[in-house]
Amino acid sequence: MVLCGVSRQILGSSCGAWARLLQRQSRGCVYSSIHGFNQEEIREKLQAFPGGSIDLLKQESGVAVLTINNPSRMNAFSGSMMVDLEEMVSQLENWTDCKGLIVQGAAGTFCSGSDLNAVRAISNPQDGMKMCMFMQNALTRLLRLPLISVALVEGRALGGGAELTTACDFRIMASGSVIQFVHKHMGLVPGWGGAARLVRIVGSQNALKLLGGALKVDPELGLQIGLADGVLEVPGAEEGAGTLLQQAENWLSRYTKGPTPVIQAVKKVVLSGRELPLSEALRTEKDVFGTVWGGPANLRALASKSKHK
Ligand SMILES: CCCC(=O)SCCNC(=O)CCNC(=O)[C@H](O)C(C)(C)COP(=O)(O)OP(=O)(O)OC[C@H]1O[C@@H](n2cnc3c(N)ncnc32)[C@H](O)[C@@H]1OP(=O)(O)O
Repeated sequence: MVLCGVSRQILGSSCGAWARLLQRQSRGCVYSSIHGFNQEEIREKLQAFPGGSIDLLKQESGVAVLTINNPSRMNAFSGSMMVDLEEMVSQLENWTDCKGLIVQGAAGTFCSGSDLNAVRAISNPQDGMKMCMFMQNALTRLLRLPLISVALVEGRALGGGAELTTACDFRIMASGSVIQFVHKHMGLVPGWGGAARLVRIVGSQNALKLLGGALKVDPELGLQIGLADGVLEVPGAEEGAGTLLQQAENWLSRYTKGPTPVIQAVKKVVLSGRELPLSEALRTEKDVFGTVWGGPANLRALASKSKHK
């Protein structure tokens, strides 16, 4: 049986509730062998469409940067990049000190979706389903990482690129950027889990408008409907405002500042609240609470008699 990355992590996890949450959901993946999903077979097929890379930088601060890197194709996802993505998610699952993640595109644009050359080559329904299951698994695991993630959208996030933004906890849009679910224009609907996640982010009415109209979401509309959580000004070459990535790190730091176990616990209780029925979410919250109650950060705060004015 193929075990995905999260299952390896939860075997060593000290948090029973968290482990049960992921086990209940097929070990953090949506599809496993019981759904006819054969990870190795699909990886091999995807590797036949090479190009670009997904690069992961783990920083001492506990915040990692994941870069979608295929600039000559506006950062479109080749098959090998899909495999890379799954590997980088495994690395993050095994990084115990992680608190935050920024997902960005290389060279001033986010991602133009799946590589249309690969799409043409695997346009038969069987291969399409396999690619879809592979990407749903990888992006579901990305969203369930016990860290706080943000998609830094500069330039365009189209098709699968728009779907990728919804696999992060937050989205911040640079001035002039666009998120567009162009699937309808391609005779498609989202298949990487983007529709299901979009409904949870902006509600079904807005999701219907964005998908049905293939609407271009600029930062203003993004903020209005709750797809964007912040807007950053692209700094001019002569300005000292810092790079967009530095600005994104500053933006994220208000959520990732603090002890790692506490930040991870915050994500776990929010995720269980989002994904589980209420009574199970409450039991999970109790168990996660037990991991921080009387812990070093809690004892330090009590000893310092902190006030919250
Ligand atoms: C379930 C997943 C569903 C999906 O993701 S389906 C894919 C959805 N995405 C698309 O249809 C994007 C198609 N591309 C475009 O609309 C435009 O290229 C785009 C991104 C607006 C950029 O326009 P421009 O700035 O005018 O630049 P351009 O068109 O000259 O592009 C530069 C080079 O990048 C290539 N490119 C862009 N998006 C690509 C893609 N998705 N797959 C493969 N190659 C892609 C484009 O062909 C061009 O290459 P070249 O310079 O002609 O060799």
